[in-house]
Order: sequence, then C-alpha cells, then structure tokens
Amino acid sequence: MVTVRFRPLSPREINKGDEVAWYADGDNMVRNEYNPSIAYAFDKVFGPATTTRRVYDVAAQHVVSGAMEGINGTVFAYGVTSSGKTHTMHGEQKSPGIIPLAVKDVFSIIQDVINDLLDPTGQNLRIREDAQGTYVEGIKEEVVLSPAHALSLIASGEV
Ligand SMILES: Nc1ncnc2c1ncn2[C@@H]1O[C@H](COP(=O)(O)OP(=O)(O)OP(=O)(O)O)[C@@H](O)[C@H]1O
Repeated sequence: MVTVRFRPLSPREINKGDEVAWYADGDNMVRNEYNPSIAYAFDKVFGPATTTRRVYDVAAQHVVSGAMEGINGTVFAYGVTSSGKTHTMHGEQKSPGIIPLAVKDVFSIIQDVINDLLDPTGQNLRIREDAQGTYVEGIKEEVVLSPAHALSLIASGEV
C-alpha cells in the first residue's frame, strides 16, 4: 500500500509566501495546483488536516496485526527533507507517531487474556517460549482423527 500524507504549510513557509503546489484531490489523487492535468494516483492520499492516528489506522495497523499473525511487513516513510517523516513515524507526546502507536498495539494484542475453549478451567493462560517455539502454557491439546472429529471439537469450543 502506498499512501501520501500532506503536511500543512509551516508558519515560516506562510511568512515567506510559499504556496501549495500539490494538493489532495479526493482520497486517491494528488493534483498539481498550476497544471491540473498533472495528477498521480495512490492507494490513499491524506490531506493536511489528517491526524497521525488516522494515517496509522489506514496505512499501518493492518501491517502490525499481520505481523502478529506471522506475516512479515514493513512500514517506512519516504520524502524530501522537512516533509514530515519524523513527525509521522516518531511523532511527539501529544501526537505520537506510527512507531509508538504500533508498539502500543502489539502489546494490547499480546495482553489479551487467553482462555482455553476446550477446557473451561483453563483461564488466563500464559504465552511462553522455549527452544521448540512459542506455546500456551497448560492449554488442552487434542489429536484429531478425522474432519468430523476436528469440526466437533471446534463446535464444543464455541459453547
Ligand atoms: N502533519 C503535520 N502537521 C503539523 N506539523 C507537521 C506535520 N508534519 C510535519 N510537521 C512539522 O514539519 C516540520 C518538519 O517535519 P519532520 O521533521 O517530521 O520532517 P522530516 O521529513 O523528518 O525531515 P528530515 O528529513 O529533514 O529529517 C517539523 O517541525 C514537524 O513538526
């Protein structure tokens, strides 16, 4: 997914009389102010009023949740100097960037309570790691012998 984020003109740029040369035309287009026939399409274009939270939700959250399910992913910012890469990725206390938002998200996923659906006494189980890999401590495991057996176990877990 390739997105574009416009930042607002800074007070210094406004004082200098700088003008906006490219603008967000709808959700997917970047258009030239001086020659409107020049336009480029992207998966998503964020205008200057967009919050970093919104950029995260649209452009990064699915990469983070995918990573938690084992799908490799990368989020990176690319742009000229002062275009807003640090503001977007790192942010500040009052407007945290994609990196702190992702870290928080990962921990909120990890801190979900795990209850064993096959054994009602298995509540709030812990995720552990050993040389064999990651496992849930104390979880009930069943060997399935047929598709019907697997489906009946899934059904019993849904009760
Ligand atoms: N969306 C935004 N809203 C308000 N201010 C912004 C926004 N994006 C960037 N800024 C401000 O614009 C200035 C430049 O942004 P930033 O430092 O993030 O750019 P950069 O791409 O990381 O630059 P460099 O490549 O030089 O490190 C900063 O003062 C930043 O706070």
